[in-house]
Amino acid sequence: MSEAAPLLASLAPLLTEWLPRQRWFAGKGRPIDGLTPVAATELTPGLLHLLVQVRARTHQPTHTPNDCYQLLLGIQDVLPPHLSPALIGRPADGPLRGRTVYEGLADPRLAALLLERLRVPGRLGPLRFSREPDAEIQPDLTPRLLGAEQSNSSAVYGETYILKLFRRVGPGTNPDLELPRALAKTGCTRVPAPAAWFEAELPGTLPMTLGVLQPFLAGSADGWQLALGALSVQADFTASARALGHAVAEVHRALAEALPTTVLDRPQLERLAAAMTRRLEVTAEAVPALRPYRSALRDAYDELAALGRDGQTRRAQRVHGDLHLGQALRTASDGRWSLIDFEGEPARPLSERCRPQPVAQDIAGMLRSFDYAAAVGRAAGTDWAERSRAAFCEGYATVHEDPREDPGLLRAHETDKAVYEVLYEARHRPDWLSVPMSAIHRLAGGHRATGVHAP
Ligand SMILES: Nc1ncnc2c1ncn2[C@@H]1O[C@H](COP(=O)(O)OP(=O)(O)O)[C@@H](O)[C@H]1O
Ligand SMILES: O=P(O)(O)O[C@H]1O[C@H](CO)[C@@H](O[C@H]2O[C@H](CO)[C@@H](O)[C@H](O)[C@H]2O)[C@H](O)[C@H]1O
Repeated sequence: MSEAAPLLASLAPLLTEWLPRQRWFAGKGRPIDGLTPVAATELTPGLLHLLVQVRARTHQPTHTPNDCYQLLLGIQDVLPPHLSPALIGRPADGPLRGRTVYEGLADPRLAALLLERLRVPGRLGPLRFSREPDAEIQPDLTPRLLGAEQSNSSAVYGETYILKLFRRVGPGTNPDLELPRALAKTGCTRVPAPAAWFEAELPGTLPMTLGVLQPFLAGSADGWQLALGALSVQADFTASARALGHAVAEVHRALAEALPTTVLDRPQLERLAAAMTRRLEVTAEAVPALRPYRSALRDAYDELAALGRDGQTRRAQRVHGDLHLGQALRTASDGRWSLIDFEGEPARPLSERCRPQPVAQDIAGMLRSFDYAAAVGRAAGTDWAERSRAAFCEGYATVHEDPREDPGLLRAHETDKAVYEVLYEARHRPDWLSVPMSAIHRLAGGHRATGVHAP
């Protein structure tokens, strides 16, 4: 790291100021205490790939204080005006003194060079570039950076491919590479299959997934946009929700085929309930509005633990892990639903995200999403969400077991998801905190999770 140290020292003041303003930076609201270089690689002259460990000052509950981030920095003497929104700054000293440093992915020329690098398998310093042998990646596709509010950053190439660059990275294969690859091998076509990816191979740790290139579903719209569109004209969404439930169940079936499954018995159900309870406690510490509901919400987790004590077991398998309407894309041409973004909840440690879970975790995520859409689309108080949720479960039940037949499990997962959302909104979109809080209110009142009644 000796050569990276002076480079990072010269960039540190700029990055310390710039990082907390990025949507994908997990440690918002906390001053950065220091940056440590992990690796620096010149991808091409004027494009620097950096892995940096960020030390943040306070102890936020759901992520480690020493997160490692991936940065792609463009370096030029003078930044052309069209790139000025991407400016990070001009180092005052060190090897980059007087040069202009900017967000590299925003520069189509540099983004194009990155695609070129991905087309050819091989190594560059600690970086390894890989490709599915039968994937044909055309050259010279015009890139554009997605402007979406994202946990990571993505560039679309000629409406043909999308490259997702993971921002907060760590040792081990990211499930957003692992699961889509495993699904592709089963022949499941509900998830775009990775065509190429790159990793960092650093001494003494597992390879870190840094980016994945996959087919871009051109002309698709995500479920969140579609649901809000339907709500804006007071249209029913049950046909779409039913088809989505069917698609999710197909993906679950393929995941269970492709990757190990397990059975949760008493200790494991108790451990799952304990983990949910911990998350509730930690979130209540961080978000005072949650505190009055603590004991009522714990009932749902106690009920989950009681299943194990009654001698019951539940199946667990790899799941999506952060399923919501925004992770489902429907193509206009054939109305087919696909699922994306298998990374799991960004705040959870990788080991936890890769652990088999009851499929109820994903189902609860999607059910919560209908509730969100109804709240944001001003349909709270109507039966829009309830009907959509019921239709989703019906569609799911055409392939897999009906999730409504296990109301205790579903309620625990929906409660856990709503608690996660409380922390997510408090941290990222405080104006939206009331959305999960109204679900918390409902769930704490003892209503069943789906709003559709168990048989
Ligand atoms: N294969 C794809 N085809 C079309 N659009 C996609 C595809 N993958 C992702 N997107 C778009 O990019 C956005 C961000 O992708 P996602 O994987 O959810 O990233 P993040 O983890 O940063 O949220 C999605 O909301 C979707 O609009
Ligand atoms: O960025 P990711 O897609 O990984 O997911 C995070 O951000 C989501 C918001 O963009 C957040 O989802 C929550 O808000 C959605 C509406 O914007 C709603 O449909 C979801 O049901 C709700 O959970 C997600 O939780 C978070 O991990």
